[in-house]
Amino acid sequence: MAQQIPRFISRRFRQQASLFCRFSAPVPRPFAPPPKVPALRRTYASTGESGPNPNPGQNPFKIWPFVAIFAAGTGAYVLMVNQRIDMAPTDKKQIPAPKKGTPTFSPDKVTVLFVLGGPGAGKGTQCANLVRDYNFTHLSAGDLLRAEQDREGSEFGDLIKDYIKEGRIVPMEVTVQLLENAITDVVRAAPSGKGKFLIDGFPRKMDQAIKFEETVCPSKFVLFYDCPEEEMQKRLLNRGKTSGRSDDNAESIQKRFKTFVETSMPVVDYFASQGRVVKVVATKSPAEVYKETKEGLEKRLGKIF
Ligand SMILES: Nc1ncnc2c1ncn2[C@@H]1O[C@H](COP(=O)(O)OP(=O)(O)OP(=O)(O)O)[C@@H](O)[C@H]1O
Ligand SMILES: O=c1ccn([C@@H]2O[C@H](COP(=O)(O)O)[C@@H](O)[C@H]2O)c(=O)[nH]1
Repeated sequence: MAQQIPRFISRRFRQQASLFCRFSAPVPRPFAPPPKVPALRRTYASTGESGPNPNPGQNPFKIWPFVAIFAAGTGAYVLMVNQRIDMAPTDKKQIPAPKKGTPTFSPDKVTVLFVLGGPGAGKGTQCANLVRDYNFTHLSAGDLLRAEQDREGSEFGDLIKDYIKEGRIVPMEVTVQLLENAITDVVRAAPSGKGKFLIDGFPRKMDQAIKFEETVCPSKFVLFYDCPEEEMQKRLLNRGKTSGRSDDNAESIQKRFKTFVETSMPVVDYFASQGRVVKVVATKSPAEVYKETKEGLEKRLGKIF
């Protein structure tokens, strides 16, 4: 008899353990069964008594299903609280909270090239050529911000307007979210679920670069158009005659140059230090700049497009 008791307990224990596993697979290790103790010293939860089980037909381990339910409930509650923290606004302006975790898009499915250069260096002009020849989707951060500024009911309209006129960088949460939304729309509409994007005029500040690569998609590299201020100023003043842009005037242009040198060039330097910049001299004619752009891209990527 003394030898039969352990065998009985052991069989019941195995039945309970399999039930426990079925209903509580995600419960972490701390809820694993306790180490084996001699049967006669066990505490029986069903009666609240100590000592030998007065009712051998009853299950000595029936507390485990309750532990499992408690653990599952606690886990669900913690998940719910974390989700609400992610949804909470970061400040009074209700800028969406930056997301955490892995990027939304894998570089296997989404190819991102950042296109940088000073204001008026010719980024938009060259992106149009690349869209025509290589089927990229062109996303200009400046265009997305201007569209958001003009969108009826936008809570960021006035803020964006001020920042653009002053040549300052709009808080990254806004721009990163606009870009992610635009990428999502394109990828969702593509039967392949894939996309190739030229992200023009972004990232212009280190925090944007890091946040975008961490939460949206890592970029392949940066296409950088190098142009002296004198030439860019001439082009922008000329464009200002017809563009209707609030920042294509001498005063805003100076502010944009300052922001570019102080805030955006460090981003180019950061990517260059990682060997992730293709530099193109942007002073020649648009056709010549495009020729150099293609050579730079194909050298870097091979004839993949
Ligand atoms: N290589 C070039 N030579 C002369 N003019 C150019 C050249 N490339 C572009 N332009 C002209 O310069 C102006 C600015 O070009 P573009 O809009 O492409 O620059 P950008 O870098 O996108 O400017 P921004 O950052 O302000 O949006 C436009 O009027 C365009 O036609
Ligand atoms: O990531 C970005 C990109 C742009 N801005 C603001 O928009 C204007 C105009 O940008 P363009 O690329 O010249 O169209 C720029 O001067 C910034 O004020 C931004 O804040 N963040």
